[in-house]
Amino acid sequence: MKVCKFGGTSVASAEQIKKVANIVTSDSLRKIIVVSAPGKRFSDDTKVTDLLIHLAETALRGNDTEIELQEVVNRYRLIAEGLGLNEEIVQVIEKDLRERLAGDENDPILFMDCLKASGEDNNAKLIATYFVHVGLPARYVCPKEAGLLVNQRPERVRALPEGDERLSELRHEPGIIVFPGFFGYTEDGTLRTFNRGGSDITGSILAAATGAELYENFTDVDSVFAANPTIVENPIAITKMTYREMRELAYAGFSVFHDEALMPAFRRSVPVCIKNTNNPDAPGTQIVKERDHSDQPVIGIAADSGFSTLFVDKYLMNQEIGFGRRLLQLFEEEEIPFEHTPSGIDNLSVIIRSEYLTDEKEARIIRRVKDELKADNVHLHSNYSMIVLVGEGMRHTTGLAARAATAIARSGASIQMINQGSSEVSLVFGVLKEDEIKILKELYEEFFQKSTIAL
Ligand SMILES: Nc1ncnc2c1ncn2[C@@H]1O[C@H](COP(=O)(O)OP(=O)(O)O)[C@@H](O)[C@H]1O
Ligand SMILES: N[C@@H](CC(=O)OP(=O)(O)O)C(=O)O
Repeated sequence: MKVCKFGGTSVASAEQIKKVANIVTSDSLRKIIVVSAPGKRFSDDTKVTDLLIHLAETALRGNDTEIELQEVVNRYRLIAEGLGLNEEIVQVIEKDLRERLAGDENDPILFMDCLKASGEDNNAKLIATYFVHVGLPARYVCPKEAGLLVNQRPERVRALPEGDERLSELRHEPGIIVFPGFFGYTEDGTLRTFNRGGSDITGSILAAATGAELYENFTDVDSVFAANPTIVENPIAITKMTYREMRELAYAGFSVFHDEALMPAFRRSVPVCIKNTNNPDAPGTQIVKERDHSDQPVIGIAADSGFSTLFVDKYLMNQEIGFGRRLLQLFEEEEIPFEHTPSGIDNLSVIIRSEYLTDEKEARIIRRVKDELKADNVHLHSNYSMIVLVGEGMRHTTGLAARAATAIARSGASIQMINQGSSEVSLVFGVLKEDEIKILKELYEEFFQKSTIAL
């Protein structure tokens, strides 16, 4: 039995959903079908999830929502018409959206979650209706009915293993199950969504809980490439990689697969395959436990922007017991997670994602580090990017960091931070945002275009 997830681009239009039905029909093992909300049909199109966020924000501001509501309904209407379905399903969707809009606004986060989740929920209902229309024995299954359990607020949303036993029963259900991605329910029945891109996580949870033989993740590219194809021209395809490699690359900027989606599949040893809905016969990328990395120590290079660094300098910091804990506690109190903490004898930097900072928090952190930790020097810099080289064989290959540093020097940029050692499979360079693309291109050339002679 296989679990298949179809991403936003795969279910963005009637034409795409017809391809999905063909893919499902062509392999009787494809039993659990996880779907996203309709995504982009062309590059400057708007995803339904973004339309829903706008709709929820309009409602929360107390403004009239009719125009925003109709924009969402019309996206589904267009799809339903293209699939030859009657107006009934569109009416079901419109009624559902109106009910959600009439819901409790007291907790704006939960109100927003409820509207965001409707993107996948209504698309799953629509796709199940279409499958039945073309003769497939399919039914929509609600994550609440199936038992996809998530934790309570205020913590970050994650699936609870307590839900696995009930979810495993999906395996024995007759026919095809169409399951909405992106959200689950707490024990007391409250809906919560995963982070953006989180339908990948739903697919992985179901694949793990049901003991699927394969988790197929269908998207709009033939495979995962060694670098982002929108930045590097014609990057090479990765045919096989390990869970750890994909996790590191996804975290560092390979948006093709969600970094939190690796763990459930990894824990139950379910192999993952990334495939193209527009070219399903292409072999795709396999994600497995181990690969032979003897001739290819670096498998991919990812880059992501939006980082800030707090630099703290204090004479004899290395001898001050508890300094690091107290510094990180400040971040905990401000509810800011940290990404890296490179250090020297008398200094420590804390690298965080800038999205967690506000002007107010920034000023408060700097003041508290000066006043409470008696630091000699404190400053915060924004506009950093992290470029990450990933590969299982990197640890055991000499001269790799030197090659990377030389390539970065060749690009004319300077390195702000290096982090190697903590992770066995990655080497992280902190650079200025303005240098990100040229460095990525230079590193790609060094590790993938100079052929493998130098490896
Ligand atoms: N290294 C990479 N390999 C493949 N695709 C990548 C990579 N880095 C970024 N991407 C982007 O990820 C996109 C697919 O992810 P996404 O848009 O989330 O798809 P979906 O709609 O299927 O969820 C690709 O179109 C590609 O532009
Ligand atoms: N629709 C949600 C969840 C998701 O996984 O979407 P996609 O498959 O289009 O990345 C989002 O846009 O975040």
